[in-house]
This record gives sequence, C-alpha cells and structure tokens, in this order.
Amino acid sequence: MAIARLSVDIRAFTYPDGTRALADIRFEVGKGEFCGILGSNGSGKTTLLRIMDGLVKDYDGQVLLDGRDVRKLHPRDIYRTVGLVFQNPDDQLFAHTVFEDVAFGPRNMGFGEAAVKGRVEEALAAVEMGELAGKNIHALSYGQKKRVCIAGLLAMGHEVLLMDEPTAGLDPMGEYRMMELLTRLNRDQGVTVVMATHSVDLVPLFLHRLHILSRGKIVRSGPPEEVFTAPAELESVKLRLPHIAELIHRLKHEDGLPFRRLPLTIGEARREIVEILQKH
Ligand SMILES: Nc1ncnc2c1ncn2[C@@H]1O[C@H](COP(=O)(O)OP(=O)(O)OP(=O)(O)O)[C@@H](O)[C@H]1O
Repeated sequence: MAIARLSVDIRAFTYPDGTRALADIRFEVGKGEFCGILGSNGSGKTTLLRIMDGLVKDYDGQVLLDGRDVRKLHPRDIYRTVGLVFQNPDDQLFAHTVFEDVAFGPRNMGFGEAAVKGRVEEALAAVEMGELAGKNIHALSYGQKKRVCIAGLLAMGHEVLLMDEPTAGLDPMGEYRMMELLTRLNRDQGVTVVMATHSVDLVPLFLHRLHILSRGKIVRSGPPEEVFTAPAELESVKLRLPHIAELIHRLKHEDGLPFRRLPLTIGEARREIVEILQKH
C-alpha cells in the first residue's frame, strides 16, 4: 500500500459487559500526520487504537484504510501498513534477543535471511538500538524495550504507527527522547504517527493535531495552540493546561489581560512575560 490514509467513523462500540466505550468518533488521519488522542484514564484511547488496528471488529461504523474497511482487509494488508505499539512492551516482545524479536515480522512476511538482516539492522538503527541487537530482551531497560517494539513494526515496513502511551513509564529525559524519535520517524521517514496520551506538558511541543477524547467521545480537535485555550473546558474533561501555559494564563488573568494563544516553548512564554511587564 502506498498512501495509508485512515478515515475513522465509529458510531458506537460497547464491550460485552455493557460498558459503552466509544460513540460518535469521526476524524481523518492523513499521510505524514503526527497526531494525538489526548484523554484522561478510561476515556477510550486504547479501545480506539485497537479498533483502528483492526483488532476489535464488532462496532457500529467503519474505519477505512485508503478507502477500504479494515475489518475486511486481509491481515497481511493491515500488518504491512498499520501497526499498534502496546502501552506495556512486555505485552509485545516475546523472542530471546533483540535481533530475533525484530526479525520475526519480516521472516513471517517471507523475506529471505539477507533481506531480514538488512531490515532488522535498518529498523534498529532508526530507533538507535543497533548496538544492542544481540542483547537478551529481558536484560533491556523499559525505554529500550519500547524502542525495540517500534523497530519490530518498522522492520515490516509500517507506514502508520499507532502508539499507545509511548511516553508512559519513561523518565523525563526518556520521554523527551521518545518524542524526538517519533518526530524523526515522522519527519525524516514519512511515518504517520497516531499516539494516545495524557501527557499535556510534552505533547503540544511535538504534535501537529490533537483530538481530545472524553468518556468515549471526541470533544475538541485542532492544532495544540487552538485546543489548549480554555482551561475550564480542559478541567471538565479531567485535563489541564500545560504548566508553561498555565503560568502565563494566571499572570495575564491577574492583570486582566486577554489570554490569546498558548505559549508552548520557553521562547514564547518569555515574549508573553515581557509583554505583561511592559503593560506595568
Ligand atoms: N475488555 C474490556 N471489557 C469491558 N470494559 C472495558 C474493557 N477494556 C476497557 N474497558 C472499559 O472501556 C473504557 C475505556 O477504556 P480504555 O482502556 O480504552 O481507556 P484509556 O483511555 O486507554 O485508559 P487509560 O489511560 O487508563 O489506559 C473504560 O471504561 C474501561 O473500563
């Protein structure tokens, strides 16, 4: 498949125990997008990604991959294009060594050993894990395991990565490096990335577009600077402004100044503070 555009239209999905997990979800993911599904615990993020990956099928609506219903595609066609990285890498990794784990997908797709080796090496280099190819999976750190999971999908040639909480469980530097890795894959290799997260401080710095999910429904969509403008609205869906934006919001509020645009970077916050000081 060459284009890999996802069109999501889920009218309703209810788990067998009666939990109504998703309703009226409509959005598109274009090729090369880097978008986020932002929501608090239990809002439906994992369920949505599992539907988008074709793992959950008994819902009302459709998810189209380049115009074709993912439920009707041959698994080979989905797995060559769209891949889901689970929140917990231990749910995904199973082989003895890093190399063997990443090689599993391409071997299953029928590539010869020379091509498998080339794909594994390229994928491990992309996630900066090339030097650990021979290492035992159980001897890896949590962040390294997450990178091996991504390499496993890249080695199969996935064009769309669905990432479930990729920064969960990582230390602050690990979170940043994970976001930089995803940005690099997106920007330099053209991989489309959809990530589920509740990390409001980090995400606006990297993502192009956000969909806010609350109680199984999308309540707001847009670029980060548009989505993070109304603190009360965010609070009502159990989210908050990023710390840096919260600081500016409070300063402006105290001075009766309008809060127009979300400052995402230290540079933007600095400009806003200078403006506040000039008003005094
Ligand atoms: N297998 C299941 N059977 C019944 N209900 C489920 C099942 N899996 C999830 N749910 C329910 O569906 C809703 C959405 O859960 P989901 O795991 O998709 O949320 P989430 O946003 O990914 O949460 P978190 O951030 O905590 O991982 C929750 O109310 C949850 O209890």
